Amino acid sequence: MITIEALNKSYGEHTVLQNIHLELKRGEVNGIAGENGAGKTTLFKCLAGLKKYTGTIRYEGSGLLKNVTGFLPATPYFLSRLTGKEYLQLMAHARGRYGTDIEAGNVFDLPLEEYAENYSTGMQKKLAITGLLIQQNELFILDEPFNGVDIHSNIIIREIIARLKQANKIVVMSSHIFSTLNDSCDHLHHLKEGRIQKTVGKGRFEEIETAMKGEGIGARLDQLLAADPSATV
Ligand SMILES: Nc1ncnc2c1ncn2[C@@H]1O[C@H](COP(=O)(O)OP(=O)(O)OP(=O)(O)O)[C@@H](O)[C@H]1O
Repeated sequence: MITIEALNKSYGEHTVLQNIHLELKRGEVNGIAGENGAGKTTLFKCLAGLKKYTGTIRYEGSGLLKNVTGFLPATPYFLSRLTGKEYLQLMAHARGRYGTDIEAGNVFDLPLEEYAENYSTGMQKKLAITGLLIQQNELFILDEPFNGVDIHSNIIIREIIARLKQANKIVVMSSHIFSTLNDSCDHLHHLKEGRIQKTVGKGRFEEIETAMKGEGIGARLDQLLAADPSATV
């Protein structure tokens, strides 16, 4: 289990995360829902050890959390002139897994001899996910895993998340698409202005969806789109 207690994060004067408490258990998928700028990515970066923060992140497992953490950024980045195969080898070697069968791990059938920087957006996401699987991490942080992937890959990623859960891994993910959160998550946390506003279990996710819809721009949009008969083009 991972326990996050009283986590705070600021960029200068700007407080981005305030007093975050979360329990991430093995075999469970936790979803974080929130508007643009709510702090989801910042929370993930703190959890992945990529950002400094105040508060505590405790991991009840062997070794350091950072050595068993796989972080899928919303937009994966690849060094230039690195083939897909070399990237996966690099990821495996980073965990000391030198004998990894890269071809066998190529679950998305990616063109591994091509440069990763030339892959399409969806292919880059698939390559990054493959890298995390090859590493055999314990914690999977998936920031917008479905963004930019086609329908077939969407199904595969959903299956991967389900399999990670079965394999007793700890999974935390974000998505702006409620149906994917519904399919994949056991718990959903509503992050708003850097605070967890509400946490609900499976079957009650629509409570958060409704709350987020209520924050929409409906009235202002109505005003903006209201026809002005005196206006001329
Ligand atoms: N490196 C940084 N320096 C300063 N401010 C930052 C930095 N990174 C993020 N922020 C600010 O922190 C806040 C939260 O950003 P974050 O990227 O965590 O939001 P998010 O919920 O992931 O948004 P989105 O859904 O758009 O990806 C925003 O106001 C953003 O401008």
